[in-house]
This record gives sequence, structure tokens and C-alpha cells, in this order.
Amino acid sequence: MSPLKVVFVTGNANKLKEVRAILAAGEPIEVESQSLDIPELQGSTQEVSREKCRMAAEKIGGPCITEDTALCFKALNGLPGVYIKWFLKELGHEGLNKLLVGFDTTEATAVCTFAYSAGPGHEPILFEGKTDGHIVPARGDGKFGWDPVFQPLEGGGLTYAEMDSVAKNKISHRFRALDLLREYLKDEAKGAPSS
Ligand SMILES: O=P(O)(O)OP(=O)(O)OP(=O)(O)OC[C@H]1O[C@@H](n2cnc3c(O)ncnc32)[C@H](O)[C@@H]1O
Ligand SMILES: [Mg+2]
Repeated sequence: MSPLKVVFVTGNANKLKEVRAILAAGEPIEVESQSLDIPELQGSTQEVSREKCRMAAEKIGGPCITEDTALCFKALNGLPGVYIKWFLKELGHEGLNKLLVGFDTTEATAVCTFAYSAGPGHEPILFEGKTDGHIVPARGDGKFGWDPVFQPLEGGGLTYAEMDSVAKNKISHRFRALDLLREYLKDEAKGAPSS
């Protein structure tokens, strides 16, 4: 049987690298990529994800997956959430920590939402993964976004940036969401008529 394939539409090379690594393990799923920056509307993680995937499927004219990552601070009732990209860009790691000065909790949840559309006109289906942790002063290499300031509860006291990629990919928000997507794609493939 030929391996399952998906087209991942993202402008983020680090996401693509993690997705490829996670989906290569177990029953492998091949990931083709289209590097397009799809506009993101404002709204809940679900609304942003659905609309982005709809637009991506229209743009490439076929089935695809997209992904949205949110970082939700408990003290701020879930903000910055899906707007973390812009907060990180303007405030940096130190500024993200400063946002929490004066609050009594540094708890935060990393939320990953994958959306799959079977093609233009098909309603996207969402797969969500969450990892709980704390916002801490930056530690570790700063190659990927807010990794240095997020210390997951299950990381043995390390930030995402201090963990090696194998360790991060075992407990990450992205891994958890991809686990659900993988099951869905496998079931779909079983149900599909053989070509
Ligand atoms: O094209 P897309 O897939 O949208 O890629 P993006 O970089 O715009 O990504 P998002 O819109 O989902 O914004 C999420 C922000 O969080 C960052 N990010 C995403 N996943 C991360 C992770 O696992 N660790 C650290 N930072 C992450 C990412 O670099 C962005 O700044
Ligand atoms: Mg984006």
C-alpha cells in the first residue's frame, strides 16, 4: 500500500520540520509542503483555523492541512492566544514575561489546532492538542518562537527550547493534535475506494 500523503500549507519552516518528524514515526505519513502565508482572521482558535484552511484549500485547489498555534496565559483569560505571533514579535521573550508581572499565576497552555479540508468547498475538520506549562524567563536555544519561555509541566523542569526535538515531540501540543489527525487520516484511507 502506498503511504498516506498530505499537503501542509504553512509559511513556518520550524512547524514543517516538527510535523514531518512526528508524522514519519509509526505508520509514516508523507508531508508535502506549500509555503503560502494565508491571511488569518480574528476570532477564536477554531474560527481562525477553519477560515485559514478554507482559504488554503481554495488557493491550492485541493485537499490540505493547516495549523494554528496559540499560547494562552491563564492570568490573561487566554490571551495572547492566537495573537501570540504578534505579541512575540513586538515584545520578545522578556516582554511576554513582563505581561505577567503583578498576576499570581504564570500558568499557560500551548494549543495546536490542525485543520483538514478535503478540498475547495469542503468544511474543514479540526484536531486540537494542548500542553500545560508555565511562562518563565528565557532558557535554551531560541530557534523556534516562544520555545525558550514555555516550560511544560511534563518536561522535567526544562523549557521546550532546552529539550531535544525528540523529547519535545513526545509531549508537545503539536504532537497531541497530530495524533488525532493521524487517526482520522488512517480511517479515511481505509474507507476510501482503492485506486
Ligand atoms: O503560516 P503559519 O502556519 O500560520 O505559520 P505562523 O508562523 O504564522 O504560525 P501561527 O500563525 O500559528 O502563529 C504562531 C506563533 O507561535 C510560534 N510557534 C508555533 N509553534 C510553536 C512552538 O511549537 N514553539 C514555539 N513557538 C511556536 C510561531 O513561530 C508564531 O510566532
Ligand atoms: Mg500564521
